[in-house]
Amino acid sequence: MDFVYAIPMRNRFRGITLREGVLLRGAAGWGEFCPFADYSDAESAPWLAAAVEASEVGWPAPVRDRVEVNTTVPVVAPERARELVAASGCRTAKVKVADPRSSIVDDCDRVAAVRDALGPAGAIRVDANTAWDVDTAVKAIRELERAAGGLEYVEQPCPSVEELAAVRRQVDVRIAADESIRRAEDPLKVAVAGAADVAVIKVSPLGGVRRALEVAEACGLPCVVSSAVETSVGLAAGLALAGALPTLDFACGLGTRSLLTGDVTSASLSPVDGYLPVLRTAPEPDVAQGFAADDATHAAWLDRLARVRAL
Ligand SMILES: O=C(O)CCC(=O)c1ccccc1C(=O)O
Ligand SMILES: [Mg+2]
Repeated sequence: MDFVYAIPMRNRFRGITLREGVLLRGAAGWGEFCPFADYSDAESAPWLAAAVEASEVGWPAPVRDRVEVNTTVPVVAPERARELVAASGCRTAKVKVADPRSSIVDDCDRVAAVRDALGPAGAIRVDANTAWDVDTAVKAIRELERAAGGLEYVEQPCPSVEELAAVRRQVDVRIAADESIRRAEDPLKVAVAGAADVAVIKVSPLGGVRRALEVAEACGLPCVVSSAVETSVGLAAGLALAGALPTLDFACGLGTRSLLTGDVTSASLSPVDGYLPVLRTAPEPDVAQGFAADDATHAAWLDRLARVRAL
């Protein structure tokens, strides 16, 4: 049984205003297949492997029963950023920066507002999603660090591993690798250890919880598990990964439920006091009907699913 959903985003995120995907039901429970619209069938194959693992096989046993998470702040005005962070209950915030619609001055104003909401004990990380060249990154990171009153890390300031290494030599703040790992030719072989201090790992693009655990071990860095803005069905898989990692030193990017205007489960994975529970299986999609995609979207997703299954 497959269910195709379409859920509006609360704010535009990664250029997306509507999140879509398919929920798959199998012998082990529910899985979620939701590669972004611009992903090819080949790049969507690991996303299907992750959904099949969740629905047919299940996840490895966890070593912890809850996970601290960051709240994720999209490119919004400072006042809105302050509200989002204050409402989240999280001690750590990840702020999107370097968006084409946002100048460095806007980014500094946004992180300053986030600091105001978090207080001095909170942690702020920023994500540039590969936007800068090395010199721009070094300059921007210094300005953002000052505006934020300290940064925990900067996620993927530049596109390549070599550029990450060059930036890392010139700034004091930690560098985290995200796209360098999840969009690598072979995520098991990418040598990020000298170029980054933290690895961001995601269940769906890495092909499931077990595959992501292998990538975590191979990269030899402390890991942060992040979502791909899934419903609570997909978030549960991220929590299974965060729950199974041998060590977890940083808050994870799994507090993304609030980026969506709704969910497919009434047991929604929204952080409470900055934590999410590690579940053995995904919550039941008991309110999915409210977000049923229209017929054309439904057909397009079942087509995509069939094409990726046939690879
Ligand atoms: O890490 C988080 O806080 C949320 C997840 C997130 O930012 C994200 C979500 C979808 C696609 C890309 C990214 C990203 O980290 O770049
Ligand atoms: Mg990122």
